[in-house]
Amino acid sequence: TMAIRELKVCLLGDTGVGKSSIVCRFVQDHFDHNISPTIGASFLTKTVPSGNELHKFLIWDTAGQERFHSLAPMYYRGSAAAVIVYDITKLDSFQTLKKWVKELKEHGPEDIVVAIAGNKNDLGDIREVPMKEAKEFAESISAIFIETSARNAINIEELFQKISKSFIWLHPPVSCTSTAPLHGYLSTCCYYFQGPILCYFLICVVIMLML
Ligand SMILES: Nc1nc2c(ncn2[C@@H]2O[C@H](COP(=O)(O)OP(=O)(O)OP(=O)(O)O)[C@@H](O)[C@H]2O)c(=O)[nH]1
Repeated sequence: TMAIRELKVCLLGDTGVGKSSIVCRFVQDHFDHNISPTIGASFLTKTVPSGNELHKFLIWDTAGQERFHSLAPMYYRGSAAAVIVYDITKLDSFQTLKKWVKELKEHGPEDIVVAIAGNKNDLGDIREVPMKEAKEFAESISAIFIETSARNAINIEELFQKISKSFIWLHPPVSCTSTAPLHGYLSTCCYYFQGPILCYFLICVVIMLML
């Protein structure tokens, strides 16, 4: 039996950028051209294997319309990760994304994993946001960056895999911290190598390096 860990994730971003479509593609592998704008927020879950554990994503898809803005803190508070989505064909939506980054920095959880998703990358011919600019912005705030297409199922699973990996990095599994008398990055390394012998070998190497 694999250990299950729950990851609360919220999606933020301008109306119409494709937040609900990304969640729908991820959870149901389905795309709807006539999807309606979200009212308030919606909640979906999906469990996926990650390393030797299972991650159950508890996904809060928020409404992008301005009249719902004041509800957002209810969803990003207590989230392990926030996916901030913009539409690569709408420069305005990239400005909105920057406002979300600022709001999260000021009012969001301190160790929240931030992922920036440039959606609708199937519409490259009418692109308004250069990939390089968005990528550099993401790097400047140490965020995950990926361009997606909910419509063509491009990079949707990868987006959530990247979040899983960052989450493991920040919160190493308990199983590993209990076999090794070390915490943090080293136990995460042990987790990736998945063997107590390698664990102790790594610890020996670290101790030798410190001497
Ligand atoms: N071409 C293309 N269209 C997309 C893509 N993702 C979503 N759309 C379309 O964009 C429109 C808005 O999608 P939604 O998923 O409702 O956007 P949202 O961000 O959830 O909007 P709110 O609920 O108002 O916040 C719909 O017509 C979708 O079909 C994509 O990857 N490519």
